[in-house]
Amino acid sequence: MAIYVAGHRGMVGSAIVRLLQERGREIIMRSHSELDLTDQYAVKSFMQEYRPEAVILAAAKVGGIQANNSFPADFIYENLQIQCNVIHQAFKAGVRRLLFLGSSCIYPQKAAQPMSENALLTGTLEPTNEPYAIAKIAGIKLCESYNRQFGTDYRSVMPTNLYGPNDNFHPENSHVLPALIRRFHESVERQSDEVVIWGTGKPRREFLHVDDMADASLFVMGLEPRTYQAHTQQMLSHINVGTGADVSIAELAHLVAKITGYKGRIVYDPSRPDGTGRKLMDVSRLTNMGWAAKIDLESGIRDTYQWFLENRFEVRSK
Ligand SMILES: NC(=O)C1=CN([C@@H]2O[C@H](COP(=O)(O)OP(=O)(O)OC[C@H]3O[C@@H](n4cnc5c(N)ncnc54)[C@H](OP(=O)(O)O)[C@@H]3O)[C@@H](O)[C@H]2O)C=CC1
Ligand SMILES: C[C@H]1O[C@H](OP(=O)(O)OP(=O)(O)OC[C@H]2O[C@@H](n3cnc4c(=O)[nH]c(N)nc43)[C@H](O)[C@@H]2O)[C@@H](O)[C@@H](O)C1=O
Repeated sequence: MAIYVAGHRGMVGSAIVRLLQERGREIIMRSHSELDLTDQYAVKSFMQEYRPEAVILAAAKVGGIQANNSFPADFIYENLQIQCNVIHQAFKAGVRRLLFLGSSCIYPQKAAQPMSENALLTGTLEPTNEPYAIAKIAGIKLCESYNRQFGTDYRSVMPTNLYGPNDNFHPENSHVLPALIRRFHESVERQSDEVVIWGTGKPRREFLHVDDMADASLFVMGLEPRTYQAHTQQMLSHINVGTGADVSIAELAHLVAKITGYKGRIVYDPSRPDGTGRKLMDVSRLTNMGWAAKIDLESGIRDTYQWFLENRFEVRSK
């Protein structure tokens, strides 16, 4: 069974590829420069030529709060385009199984915590990432609609905030964890005695290591030994993936300071946006199916920091 992993050079795609390779699966991969997924005709001819058995859609325009806020048109346009092309052309090529990666930002800004799958479309979205969230909601609905109309098995996972090897370490456009790892590390190197954290430090986030995310993806898709096979109509929608625990950004900053050996002051810049106050996933649906995260936050950050040190001069930063 040949599986096409879209976005195999990204943080999540590369983790999924590592796991599939360990399991001896045949994988089809195309880099962004080889296949631009916003190009409908290129995606069509690729799908028609290779007709994969299954597709994992881990390619997307991705970034942190600042990137989302600065480039809203790119985030909505590119993500809608990639999703429409990959999902529709996969269907046209006879692909029966597909996994779409959404995000916890699909839930309303003021959703009850922890956020269950049923909170979708019950309120207004967080403004800093609304365009990206709308694209992700459209992706879920595309999968659901093809399932309803054509009987496909297109599933969607909603990951919480992710981190790990192959993350983007850009100082402005990345997510908080790679940004802090880099900022604290460089402060230690420069012997600086002050690190600035965006916002108030009060927002709370849930962080999942990308190796756990890859494992959950194959579990939900039914591509791993503890295979999930119960194909009810309800499960052919979206499912949350997370750890079920969160920390404040201030607590996270102190943890990264400890791991990188930084001993100076930590200050906050409230002129930068906080974004959503809290985003904690209700992961009971996935837990009841038999999956749970294995990597705790401190070990996960230590592992990522080690990877950063070993790959410092080649890390992605855009
Ligand atoms: N990181 C996180 O915290 C979270 C991520 N997710 C979701 O998980 C998925 C994977 O994210 P992540 O691995 O972090 O993101 P990355 O940015 O690390 O990887 C995305 C990949 O998609 C590729 N890509 C982007 N645009 C195109 C295009 N037009 N054609 C072909 N390839 C393209 C990128 O290639 P290139 O770099 O060459 O452009 C890159 O390899 C996404 O759907 C994201 O929304 C969900 C929740 C949290
Ligand atoms: C995954 C998720 O990612 C984004 O949403 P977000 O959860 O707000 O992600 P973030 O990692 O950028 O920020 C988390 C918190 O951390 C604070 N923060 C402090 N200092 C830095 C800092 O240096 N960089 C960043 N990026 N944030 C910082 C920041 O102010 C915020 O309060 C969306 O793109 C959304 O679409 C999405 O899906």
